[in-house]
Amino acid sequence: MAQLVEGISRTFNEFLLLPNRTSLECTPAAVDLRAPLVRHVAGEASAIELRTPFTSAIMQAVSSPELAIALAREGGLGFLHHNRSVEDQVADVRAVKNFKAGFVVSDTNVRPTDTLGHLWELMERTGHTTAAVTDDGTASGRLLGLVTSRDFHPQRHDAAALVSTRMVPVEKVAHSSDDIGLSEANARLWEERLDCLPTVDESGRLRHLVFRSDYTDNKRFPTQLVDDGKRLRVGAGVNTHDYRDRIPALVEAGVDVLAFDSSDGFSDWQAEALTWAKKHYPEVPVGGGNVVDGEAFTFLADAGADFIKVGVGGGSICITRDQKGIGRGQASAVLDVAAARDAYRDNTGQYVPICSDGGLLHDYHVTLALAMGADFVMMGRYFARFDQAPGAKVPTRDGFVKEYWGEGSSRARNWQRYGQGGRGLLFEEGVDGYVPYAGDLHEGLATTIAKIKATMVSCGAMDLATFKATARLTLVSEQSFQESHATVTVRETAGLD
Ligand SMILES: NC(=O)C1=CN([C@@H]2O[C@H](COP(=O)(O)OP(=O)(O)OC[C@H]3O[C@@H](n4cnc5c(N)ncnc54)[C@H](O)[C@@H]3O)[C@@H](O)[C@H]2O)C=CC1
Ligand SMILES: O=c1[nH]c(=O)c2[nH+]cn([C@@H]3O[C@H](COP(=O)(O)O)[C@@H](O)[C@H]3O)c2[nH]1
Ligand SMILES: [K+]
Repeated sequence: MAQLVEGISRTFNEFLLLPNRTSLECTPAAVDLRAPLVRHVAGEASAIELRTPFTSAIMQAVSSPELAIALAREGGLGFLHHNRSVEDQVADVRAVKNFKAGFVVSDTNVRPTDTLGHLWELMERTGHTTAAVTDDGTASGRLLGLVTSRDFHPQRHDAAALVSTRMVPVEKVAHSSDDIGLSEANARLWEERLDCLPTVDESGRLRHLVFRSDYTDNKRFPTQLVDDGKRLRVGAGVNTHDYRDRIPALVEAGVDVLAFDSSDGFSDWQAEALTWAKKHYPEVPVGGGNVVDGEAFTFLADAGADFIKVGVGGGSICITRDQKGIGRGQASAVLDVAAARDAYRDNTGQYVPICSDGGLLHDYHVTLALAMGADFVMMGRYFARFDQAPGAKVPTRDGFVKEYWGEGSSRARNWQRYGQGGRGLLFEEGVDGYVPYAGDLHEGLATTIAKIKATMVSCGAMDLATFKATARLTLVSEQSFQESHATVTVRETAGLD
């Protein structure tokens, strides 16, 4: 007979935190949001520690290299999606690993034989007034010179004249080898009164441009998540179909962490794939999931998973529960899996971090997930709203929205799911829609972090391990849930101004 699991399937909206005693030292500035990312000996540090407990969803509408760079600069980690060719995913891993703060890959490039008219058009398109002149007109061609808006003007110079007539040749352009550090490059920019310092490799091919205007950039990001070579860290999603081809290429490109991405990780496919990955690449951490209960957690931990994602059907674009009738309220899932993680730690001495994935609709949901035992969170909708996410920004009557669609929607054309038994996709498990545009990731995340820290202060915790260990949660009734919201007519909607 079917077994009835004890307890009700509950979600974050049903809980609140009780304040604990706050000591005088416990202030937002003293709160540390460091979180373990991968399996480690209990009581020791994780080989990779997030500086802030956020990861971006393994989704086309979320995790572009631009978003992964912005998130790693905030101390979190982006997971580049895998619903495309190995080559395309590898190129995105390289784009993040090659990112050097203050070192820009030139987007305005011409050949000496191009016309000034073409150069002017290009500058108008990119909005940049410094162009690199290279032998092949690309950002990695041999550097032959620089040409800026100071060197020509469309009303003074013939549009048909060649770039070579106005460019400053490389012999007269101050430049450097690419192993120069940012502070050294900045020193040269100021001492030699330069606006731009190009860097080149041993054979004279262009690598980067360093601009004086980016001088303060690095100081804005004190909690960047970097590897031993000071390169930003990046994760990549993989699947249980083509991992034998995909993983070697991603590792070769320098990926820091992998995660098997599936709506249902409690499968022999995933155990087999984890075993293969740990056998061939023991040094590369690999996560598994998704699961919603302790039994599935232990199954994947035993198979070698270095972290485990929790969440089936709770995502904002999810319709898995409607379509397949599987899933579990995200709060119940996190609480159950966190208990299994702690039991696993007590039995084996190994700490396997867990990630709450999907369904975090408010900033306080993130805080609740962390209090309930998640080591870190993964978010799709949240990040899809920012400038750095790949979805198009669309104007509406009430402001801007950004496109956001599920990996199980028709739009995602997820080839993993085309084995449902017929031709094409027989049913969808995700929707295609819009989320309110939220501007720049750095500013949005700063607000979320401020709220999490304020709650931790109220709960008397200065780090996440203490927060988990001491948090007191209460269930809210429907009536008390209503009490949580403002019960006056708020000024903007009163119609008095
Ligand atoms: N977290 C969630 O609640 C949900 C997430 N999604 C997302 O949708 C995307 C697709 O997820 P899934 O459909 O679960 O993909 P999946 O690849 O894990 O599973 C698709 C189907 O392929 C089978 N399968 C797996 N490996 C196989 C192999 N090597 N050979 C033959 N068959 C194999 C599975 O049993 C399943 O029937 C992912 O990005 C996932 O994150 C979709 C629905 C819900
Ligand atoms: O049922 C689903 N159908 C889909 O098409 C789909 N695409 C992504 N995901 C999962 O949702 C997570 C992101 O959720 P949020 O937008 O709520 O942060 C992601 O991290 C995934 O776990 C899906 N779930
Ligand atoms: K299963």
